Amino acid sequence: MIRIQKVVLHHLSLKLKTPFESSLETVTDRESIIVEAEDQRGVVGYGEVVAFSSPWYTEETIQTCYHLLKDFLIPLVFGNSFEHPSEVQKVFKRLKRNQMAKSAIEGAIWDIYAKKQETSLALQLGGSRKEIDAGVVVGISNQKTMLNQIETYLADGYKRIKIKIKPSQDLSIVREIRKHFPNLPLMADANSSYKLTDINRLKELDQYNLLMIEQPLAADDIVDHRLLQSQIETPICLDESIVTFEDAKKAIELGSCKVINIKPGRVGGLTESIKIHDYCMDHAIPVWVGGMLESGVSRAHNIALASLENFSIPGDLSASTRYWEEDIILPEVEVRNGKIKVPIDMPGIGFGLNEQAIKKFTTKIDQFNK
Ligand SMILES: O=C(O)CCC(=O)c1ccccc1C(=O)O
Ligand SMILES: [Mg+2]
Repeated sequence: MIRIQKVVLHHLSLKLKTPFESSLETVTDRESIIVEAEDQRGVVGYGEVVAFSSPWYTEETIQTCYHLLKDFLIPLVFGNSFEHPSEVQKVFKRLKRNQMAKSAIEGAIWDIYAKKQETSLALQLGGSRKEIDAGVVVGISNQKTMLNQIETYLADGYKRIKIKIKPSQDLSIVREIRKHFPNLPLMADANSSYKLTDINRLKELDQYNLLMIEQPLAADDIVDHRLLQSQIETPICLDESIVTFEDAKKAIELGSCKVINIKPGRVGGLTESIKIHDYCMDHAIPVWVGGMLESGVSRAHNIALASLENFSIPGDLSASTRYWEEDIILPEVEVRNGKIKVPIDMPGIGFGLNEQAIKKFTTKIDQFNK
């Protein structure tokens, strides 16, 4: 039984090595909240709030997550006990949405649970892979920079490259990349920057053999995506549109996508992620783990999740050094021959916290006791 007695929120401000540009926003400073939860036996687990400082990707922000954690979720966790982490989302259910806030504390409880079972989080989630394929994302910038980055990442061994696109920079960059790397496993993420009226542009992308196009249309749409999917060969992958298991079910039933990107933060936690994973597997929809420019804590959860069977496409899972001069976990995430080792012989998330690094990046600490 898990009875949470104490929660510490570590507010961090991390600096990305270089600004990351998508069709919606350029991220330079990455705020984050690390949730440290402790149970009645003193077992400690970690989770991470992956919301951004402003609501450009989904409606949540670091501040809305802080509010939810402080005023609703932490009190609910203190008021309940858990045989298994899958019960956490039931306790949270009467609070609408706020998936990233919920996911952060649920993730910490999953970590505690796995540690108490003296097994890895990957194993507890039902994962079977010992290593996973690494993928990396190239943000929007000029063509030369993007091409250089791709070359560097391929030399580093990455198996799959995702680029960010927008209507004013799509065909030209894809054409250029294909000229240099005709067989590269390549995909493009539009972060909902197109409209159905852009359908001819999107149809033109069809000729470049992309693995998929991610979230071309509106963040809250699954109907227009259905029409678009019926008109293009390239598989559509939904990201922003899938915030719950029900969303995934509806999108698949409608035929709005052929692939889904699962981010625990976006869907309210690991329990919901597994549910979506399992449903997609039954319906022959491959899934991959998406990234949030996160620190190593959320990355550790993502690696564990990616060890499940139907995560058959390399995710946005790159090395710590992709975004950080210094990550906040030990050891840092490493990519060797395009693979990341799943720490299956370690209890819980399988990475320790780098206390010194955390201290350096901390802007505020809150402690809550039951
Ligand atoms: O490398 C990463 O962490 C993922 C980069 C990425 O594509 C992304 C980063 C921030 C917010 C949304 C997205 C996305 O997948 O749409
Ligand atoms: Mg995306």
